[in-house]
Amino acid sequence: MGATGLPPGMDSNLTELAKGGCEIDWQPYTQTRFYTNAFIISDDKLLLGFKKRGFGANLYNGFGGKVEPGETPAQAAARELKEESGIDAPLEHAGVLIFLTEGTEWAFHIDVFSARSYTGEPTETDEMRPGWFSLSENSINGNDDRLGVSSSPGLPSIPYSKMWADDIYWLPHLVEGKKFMGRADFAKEGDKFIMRKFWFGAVC
Ligand SMILES: Nc1nc2c([nH]c(=O)n2[C@H]2C[C@H](O)[C@@H](COP(=O)(O)OP(=O)(O)OP(=O)(O)O)O2)c(=O)[nH]1
Repeated sequence: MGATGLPPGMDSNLTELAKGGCEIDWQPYTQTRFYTNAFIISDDKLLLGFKKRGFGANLYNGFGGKVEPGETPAQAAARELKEESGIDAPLEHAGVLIFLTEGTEWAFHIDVFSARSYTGEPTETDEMRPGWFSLSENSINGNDDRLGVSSSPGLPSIPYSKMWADDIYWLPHLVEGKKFMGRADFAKEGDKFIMRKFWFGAVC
């Protein structure tokens, strides 16, 4: 990979995983706001929440929100996971997503976390409806050597068409236990967000 197309501020040691929208410039921004997002993996299942209201409504996502003053991102991630899904988990840092929307002067800096175990029972809240998705058909290389080994054959596969458009580029990497960093710039058309430019890299 050359450094061409690398978003400003990204570590040049990253190994490119995916990029798009190369003909478009990165949106400038002057401020950063800190958010979290947490994904729970249990055996060959991934826990996602269907966002019932607010920003990203009607999309499936991990559990997260704003980092409050005085909190570390890890503390915020644990709090948001508990508030939105009812569970606790030994979260580990998995990656960083810089996310911009057209017309907004600031960037979301999202610290993404994952855990391979949890305690409690995922429970629907005002904001999120949790549900399990099968990872068995979702191998990062498109290998189907994991097909047929699902302990949860009745579960749907990851609903990428109902998730933020960038997730398909980094979530398989997270599932494999690898770290990532990247950026996605979105435009707004009506009430829809359209991804215009993105770059994701693996942290070596
Ligand atoms: N998977 C994924 N998540 C994203 C993207 N962009 C983006 O903001 N998010 C996440 C980060 C946060 O977890 C969530 C936005 O936070 P939120 O809307 O739930 O937070 P909020 O302002 O309601 O704050 P809070 O009340 O929950 O603290 O969406 C994206 O492109 N992919």
